[in-house]
This record gives sequence, structure tokens and C-alpha cells, in this order.
Amino acid sequence: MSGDPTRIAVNGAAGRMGQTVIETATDRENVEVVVGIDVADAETVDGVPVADPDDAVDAFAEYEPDALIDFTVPDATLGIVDACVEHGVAVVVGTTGFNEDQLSYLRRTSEFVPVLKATNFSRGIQVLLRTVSEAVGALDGYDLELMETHHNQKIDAPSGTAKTILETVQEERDVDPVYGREGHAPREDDEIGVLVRRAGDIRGEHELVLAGNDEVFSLSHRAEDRGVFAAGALDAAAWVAGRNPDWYTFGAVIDES
Ligand SMILES: NC(=O)C1=CN([C@@H]2O[C@H](COP(=O)(O)OP(=O)(O)OC[C@H]3O[C@@H](n4cnc5c(N)ncnc54)[C@H](OP(=O)(O)O)[C@@H]3O)[C@@H](O)[C@H]2O)C=CC1
Ligand SMILES: O=C(O)C1=N[C@H](C(=O)O)C[C@H](O)C1
Repeated sequence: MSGDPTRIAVNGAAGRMGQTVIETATDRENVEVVVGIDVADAETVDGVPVADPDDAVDAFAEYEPDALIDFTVPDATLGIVDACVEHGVAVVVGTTGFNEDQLSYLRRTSEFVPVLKATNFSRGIQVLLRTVSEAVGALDGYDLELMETHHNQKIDAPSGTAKTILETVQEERDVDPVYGREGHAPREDDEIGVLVRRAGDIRGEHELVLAGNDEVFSLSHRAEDRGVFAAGALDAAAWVAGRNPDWYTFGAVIDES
């Protein structure tokens, strides 16, 4: 490895993903988490100082991060990006559950600093997305059903990843999502069932089933540890820091590394 490590701030530092990012970074030489941001009272996480979001501008001035990794909630993401613009800090967004207006705000932010957003920072899901396009394009007319399962603390549903899989399907075929089924609900040809489960501490499971022509084909992915998302987010932060203001995807990181 050459050069100084990428200096990273973590928004949501005391959360499940924030803690995992900080822990994962300690084993790496190309990144260093220099400050955390969280509403939690914690003064440090794993030895990393934690500042309140209201003090983010001062914290960025003091610790000079190159990139911010955000795993919070949409309002918290939007609450910190102006501080990133003020200090020229690249933004890596892992948070899910944004509405259209919130996404537009993030898009505008990318006119001033690089913004890289991914609903799933595992490499396997990125490959699954590419395979989804090929499978849906090739298996015309097959019934499509999409399932996801996550831990019982997850707020948004369907998951951000499931929404990305759905969008990828819809780029290939004109199907309308049907969320769960109940009562007399016969399947239509132009629909895709979307089913959500929440239980225990399941890290994240996604499956797309394609059925027709006397066969069933399925594409599935299971995250076994939050470390897979943390590793991808750190790769993304090291890759995007110092680039020109623009909107970037995790797929580009994988293509180039
Ligand atoms: N893209 C990907 O690969 C992945 C995305 N995610 C997404 O990341 C997000 C976070 O997930 P997870 O870590 O499990 O959630 P957690 O609830 O465990 O962590 C979120 C943290 O953000 C804190 N927080 C809340 N408001 C603010 C604020 N205004 N400023 C700073 N921090 C704040 C929370 O504090 P408090 O608890 O006190 O509210 C909490 O500590 C979710 O949207 C999830 O879907 C998760 C895994 C992978
Ligand atoms: O909240 C989670 O845990 C996860 N959220 C992301 C999503 O909404 O897709 C990614 C991953 O599945 C874990």
C-alpha cells in the first residue's frame, strides 16, 4: 500500500453498522476512522471520538476527514451533507428508505462533493443485480417473485436492496409490484410479488424467483455478517475520496478493484 490512509468520518457511529465499520477499519491500512457522529451519548466508539451531529462542522474542521460513511436514517443523512459540502468531504451513503424528495437533495449534493450511494455494499449483491438483468431479459414471461428477510430492528420495508432489485427487474420488464397477498388474490401475468419478513438478527437475505416453462430458477443472496457491508463501504470511501463532485455507484468501485 502507498500513500496516507483515507481519513473517514462515520455518521451513525454508535449504531449496528457504524460500530461494524469502525471495527472493520481497524484491520485495514488504507483507511482510518478519525471521528464518529451520532446522537447517542457515547464519547467514543472503539477509541474513536464521537461528536453530536449539531457539532459536525466543528468536528470536520478538527479531524479533517476525506470521506463520510453514513449508516443512519434519511433525515440524519440529509442533516449532515451540508457540513460535508462546507468541508469538501466525499459522502458514502448506505442508509436506505429515502423518499423521492430526499433522493433529489442527495443528487443536488453531488454537484458539490462526490456522492456514492448503494443500498447494499456487499459484492455478491452487485453481481446478483447484473445477473437479474440477464435472467429477466432471457426468461420472458416467467412469473417473478421477490422475497427479503431481515432482523427485527429494521425500520424500512421492503429493504433498500429489494427496491433496487425491483427497479432492475422493471428496467427489463414492465411488471407492477404486489406487496404481500391476502384473501382472493389470483396472480396476474404482469405482476411481481414482493414479500417481507422480519425476525431475530438475520443480517439480510434476498431472493428473486423466476418460474415458468416447467422450471424454477432462483437468484439468492445471504449476508452472514455486517462486516461484508462495512468492508464494501470502506472500499467505496477509499475509492471515492478525492474524486470530482458527481454521483457514483458501488458497481464502479467493483469494476475498478
Ligand atoms: N447499504 C448497505 O449495505 C446497508 C445499509 N444499511 C442501512 O443502514 C441504516 C442503518 O442501519 P443500522 O446500523 O442497522 O441502524 P442503527 O439504528 O443500528 O444505527 C443508526 C444509528 O444512527 C443514529 N442516529 C439517529 N439519528 C441520527 C442523527 N441525526 N445523526 C447521527 N446519528 C443518528 C442512531 O441513534 P439512535 O439509535 O439513538 O436513534 C443509531 O446509533 C439503515 O437504513 C439500513 O437499512 C444497513 C446495513 C447495510
Ligand atoms: O437494515 C439492514 O440491516 C440492511 N439494510 C440494507 C437494505 O435495506 O437493503 C442492506 C442489507 O440488506 C442490510
